[in-house]
Amino acid sequence: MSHQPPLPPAPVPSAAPDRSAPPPGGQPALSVRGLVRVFGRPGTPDAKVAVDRVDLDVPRGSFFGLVGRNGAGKTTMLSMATGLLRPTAGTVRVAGVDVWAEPRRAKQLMGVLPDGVHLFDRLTGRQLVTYSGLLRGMDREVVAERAEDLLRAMDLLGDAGTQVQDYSAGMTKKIALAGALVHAPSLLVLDEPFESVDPVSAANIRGILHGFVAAGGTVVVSSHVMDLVQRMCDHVAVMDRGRVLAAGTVDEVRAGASLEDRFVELVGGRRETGEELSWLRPE
Ligand SMILES: Nc1ncnc2c1ncn2[C@@H]1O[C@H](COP(=O)(O)OP(=O)(O)OP(=O)(O)O)[C@@H](O)[C@H]1O
Repeated sequence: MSHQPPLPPAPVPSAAPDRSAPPPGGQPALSVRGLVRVFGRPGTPDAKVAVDRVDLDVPRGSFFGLVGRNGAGKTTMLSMATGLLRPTAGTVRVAGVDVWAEPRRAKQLMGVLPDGVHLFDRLTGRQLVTYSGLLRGMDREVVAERAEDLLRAMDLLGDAGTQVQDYSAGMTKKIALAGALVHAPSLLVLDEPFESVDPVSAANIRGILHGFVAAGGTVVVSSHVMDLVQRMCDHVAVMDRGRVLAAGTVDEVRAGASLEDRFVELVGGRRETGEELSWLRPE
């Protein structure tokens, strides 16, 4: 019999916090550093810098609006932040977890409503929400209960057995949102969640999102509707031409003006006359 040196004692799990790790509450819900996305071959005339060295922190527990003109880079940035589009450069962390180094762990923390959602639209609404939960490894019974709750909250119970391909644009948005919520993520990233959604459903969704934030969750929404962002969000970032021009609390960014006026001031590009469309007159 050989004599082996005694093994060191197994580490005893301790309730004491690990002081070498940053406190869980201290990490931003979403943190972006030096994020770049170039479409087309860099250095060629068709290269397009859609996101240009963006740094941004989304505080935990905030309701964060991302605003910008058409083509400002919002969707491209959110796609990279949620692991859907590979950055040309830069890092993205969700609660400290590197989205591109540990995608599975990061995606478990996130619920995502992408722009122009491509859903499995041959499924019914109920199947789609169920499938989203099962894909996340959730228990079948829990998924079934939550699917009913979400269908009710989105006012889709009556259409739960209809295939998603037969849904209207607003219904599709709502079912996709239900799918993003089913695993109770801690961060929700929603690209234009209110587009095509009727006012009653929009108010219901806002209620759900406010409840989610009140319970400690974080929401990031992109929108063109300044008034909505001013009323709904507590933080905002203004993007233009791939850069973040201003970010902070809504009150900091709007600096006493309305968010819309401040946005136009930051971004510019307002045309005063419309003279170039002088032919556009009714007969
Ligand atoms: N796949 C792609 N290939 C080439 N260029 C792209 C691609 N996707 C986006 N772009 C370009 O990147 C820029 C940013 O687009 P993006 O969709 O991120 O803007 P956005 O702020 O979300 O706009 P909108 O408010 O109109 O949705 C635009 O100039 C767009 O033409």
